[in-house]
Amino acid sequence: MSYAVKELFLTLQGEGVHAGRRAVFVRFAGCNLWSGLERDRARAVCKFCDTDFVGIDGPGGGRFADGAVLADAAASAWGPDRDRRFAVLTGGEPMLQIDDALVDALHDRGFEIAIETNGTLPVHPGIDWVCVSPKAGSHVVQRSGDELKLVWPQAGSDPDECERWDFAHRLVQPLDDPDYEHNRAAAIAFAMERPRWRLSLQTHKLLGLR
Ligand SMILES: C[S@@+](CC[C@H](N)C(=O)[O-])C[C@H]1O[C@@H](n2cnc3c(N)ncnc32)[C@H](O)[C@@H]1O
Ligand SMILES: Nc1nc2[nH]cc(C(=O)O)c2c(=O)[nH]1
Ligand code: SF4
Ligand SMILES: [Mg+2]
Repeated sequence: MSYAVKELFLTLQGEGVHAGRRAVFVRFAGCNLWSGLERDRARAVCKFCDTDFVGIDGPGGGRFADGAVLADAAASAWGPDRDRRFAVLTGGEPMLQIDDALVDALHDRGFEIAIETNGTLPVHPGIDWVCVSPKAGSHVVQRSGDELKLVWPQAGSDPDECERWDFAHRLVQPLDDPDYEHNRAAAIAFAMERPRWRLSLQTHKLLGLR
């Protein structure tokens, strides 16, 4: 299979348990919860997305013919040292495109593979670190993994239900929108009230990283 990739870049993971870790980000084009077009945002299932995942025209993006070609691009972005190679597959919704060929090719090149997913599709079993970020109004089928990252506040989402799912870590991340200061206070209050959860900040935005 070929892959449509919006952008591919080396940075620090900004969010969640691995925040601060060197990582190659592969941002797949397309999502099943929003077209990515502003004219569709208000009627999308997921209305708050902060990301452009439309097309294959971003830095490092393109159409990659097979898993080996895409994994080679990730290895090239990382550099020759194979120690602690870490790839974060995101999007858009990466599980629309991830398959055995890509997972195997990344592992062959020494990558530990993480995913950022909305959880509406089962995650490929070869992925090493599973981060699910549930969206109100969607049906989450991937109810286990390494981290659950709830964007907050989010009307219609149920933190009590999320707590029954099988995740090693639960994080609450302030919704980045024009009410950010209010949302940040709400996320702090959430973490203060629920000791099973901790705060995740989008540190790449604070630091001016991609
Ligand atoms: C752009 S999404 C791509 C991966 C996948 N589609 C998902 O939603 O998890 C990457 C991460 O950014 C989070 N995110 C998207 N928009 C956000 C916003 N406005 N504020 C805070 N986090 C946001 C998502 O919840 C997810 O954890
Ligand atoms: N640095 C950085 N960290 C991130 N963590 C999750 C991201 C995403 O958009 O999936 C992201 C991103 O876009 N940049
Ligand atoms: S599910 Fe993820 S990529 Fe899709 S619109 Fe929502 S935040 Fe953006
Ligand atoms: Mg992002």
